[in-house]
Amino acid sequence: MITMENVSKTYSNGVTALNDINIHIDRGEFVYLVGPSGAGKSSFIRLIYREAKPTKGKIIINGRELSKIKERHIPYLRRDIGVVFQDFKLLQKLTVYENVAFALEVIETSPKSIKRRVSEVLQLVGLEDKAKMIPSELSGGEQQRVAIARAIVNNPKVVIADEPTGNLDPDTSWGIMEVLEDINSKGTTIIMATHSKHIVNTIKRRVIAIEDGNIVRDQQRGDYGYEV
Ligand SMILES: Nc1ncnc2c1ncn2[C@@H]1O[C@H](COP(=O)(O)OP(=O)(O)OP(=O)(O)O)[C@@H](O)[C@H]1O
Repeated sequence: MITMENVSKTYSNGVTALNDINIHIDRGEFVYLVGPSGAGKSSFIRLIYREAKPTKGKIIINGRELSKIKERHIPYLRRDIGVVFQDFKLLQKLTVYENVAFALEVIETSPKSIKRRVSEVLQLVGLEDKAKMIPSELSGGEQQRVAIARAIVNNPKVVIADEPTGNLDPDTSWGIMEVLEDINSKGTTIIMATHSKHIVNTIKRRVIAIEDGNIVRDQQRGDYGYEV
């Protein structure tokens, strides 16, 4: 489902964030990306949803090579990929319901199916009773659950999460992990960059460790592997 072949990324300032990466991630996998700060995890994620382009190599997602997708078709690619960020990135003036519905409105879904689908995902993340609130009225964990609802509302095949629990306390982080595991159990591939040793060592999944732009470990049911 996601393949990188000899992928390198050097930014315009000359920093090489990724160096000759070769990796394959199958449909339905749950993968942690771990590694020190500045190792290249966010760059890896940005390449997958084409926020950044590789300097060298091929990235193939669902059988399509990203460099061959025309600029105007990028929104179609992004419909297959839900993204969750550490700082939520919600629209502050819109309600919970509107933040989630927005992702469907831009792809011209009918009002009736928007209503049904938004209620469904808000229920999945446990926020059906907060639909009318705005982000500033919610806790950090609740805001992150809205961001997850927004990321999955289109039924994407992949959810990529860049430190989704980075701003949350441990209890709230477990709630977010339950939601991600639930989505994964329904078949969605999850790729999650994290610095949480506790999460990686407790919910054992495939671990890809990146250091200095290189994959230094790729292990099923792996450990976090770093002291924190
Ligand atoms: N837009 C950019 N322009 C130039 N250099 C960048 C850019 N984004 C990242 N870098 C550099 O690329 C390297 C990898 O950064 P990246 O954000 O991918 O690391 P990371 O593993 O996600 O780190 P963290 O855990 O701190 O989020 C770093 O040296 C960083 O300074």
